[in-house]
Amino acid sequence: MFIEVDGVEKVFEVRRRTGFLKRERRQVRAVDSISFTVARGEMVGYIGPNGAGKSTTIKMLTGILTPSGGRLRVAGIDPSRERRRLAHRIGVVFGQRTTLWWDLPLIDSYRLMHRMYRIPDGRYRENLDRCVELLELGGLLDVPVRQLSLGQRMRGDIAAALLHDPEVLYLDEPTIGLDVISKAKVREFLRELNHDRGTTVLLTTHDLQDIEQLCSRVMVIDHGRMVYDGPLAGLHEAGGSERILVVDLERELPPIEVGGAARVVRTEGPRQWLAFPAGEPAAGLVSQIAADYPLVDLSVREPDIEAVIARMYADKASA
Ligand SMILES: Nc1ncnc2c1ncn2[C@@H]1O[C@H](COP(=O)(O)OP(=O)(O)OP(=O)(O)O)[C@@H](O)[C@H]1O
Repeated sequence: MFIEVDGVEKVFEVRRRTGFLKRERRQVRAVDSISFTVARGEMVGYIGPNGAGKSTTIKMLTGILTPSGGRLRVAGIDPSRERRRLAHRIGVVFGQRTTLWWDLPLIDSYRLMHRMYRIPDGRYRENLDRCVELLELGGLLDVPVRQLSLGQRMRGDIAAALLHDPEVLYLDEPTIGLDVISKAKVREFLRELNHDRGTTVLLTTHDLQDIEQLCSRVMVIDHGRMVYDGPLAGLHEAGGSERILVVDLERELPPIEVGGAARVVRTEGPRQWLAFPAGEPAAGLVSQIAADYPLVDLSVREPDIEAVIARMYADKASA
């Protein structure tokens, strides 16, 4: 297996002031004995509520943090012991932070990385050309990073993470704050990267659409523990979660009746909200409504991750 995580833990010691001169030591178990493996070429989503332990896991996988217990290997390498050797084989993108030099034109950051990673000239050229083309960076190479829009900067960061041909790419919220078109571009690029180059991808996100469009498998972490590992549809089923189809009709009408599990949960003038099982595709429902009602517009709202996980627990508790 390409990534092997076996009973890995991370405990942080936190000191808290409890009074004048008095301090209390407390342990935070950020990651609590998690185990999983990822095969070469897999694209796996890694999700969970805020503070669940996702970033801590990624930091251990890159060698930035040393586990408090358990065993961890990436491409046969122990990340915290051989961080530098591993750095040549992995790429990391943190959506909320850039690895690019803020005041320099984009191309200068790439040149610096070329030297830092000692990337052979031919390979650097080839990878750069490919990223510039697919991520549409052509007109941006001479622009200082601070002048780029968030979506442009993100594409610039993804290219930077790929110049040295990493076998695995860790992405932490790569679509956060992006508009619909930028999100689509980033997703399309990642899909191609995984398909064409067989790059293994571990994707952390709060956007379930990222997972739906990219990952056949999703792992859910909560309070440092792995609570689900399987297909996204299975997660929806386990939580009985629903998506919402928002339908705009030509005029105000009585609640839409479509049979099956879909039902109207709210109406407001010509707009109606229909809940349907999140594990099912929306296509059948959409075509049925389009055939029977004067449809003007529609959109689908995904359940948020917190809600899906909360339902999972509710189901377990009542089972
Ligand atoms: N350096 C640290 N020192 C002490 N506690 C920490 C440290 N880093 C993380 N934690 C704690 O560990 C827990 C897990 O944090 P982590 O950042 O891994 O969560 P996350 O799932 O990435 O959350 P988010 O989605 O908000 O980024 C949290 O309770 C956090 O406060």
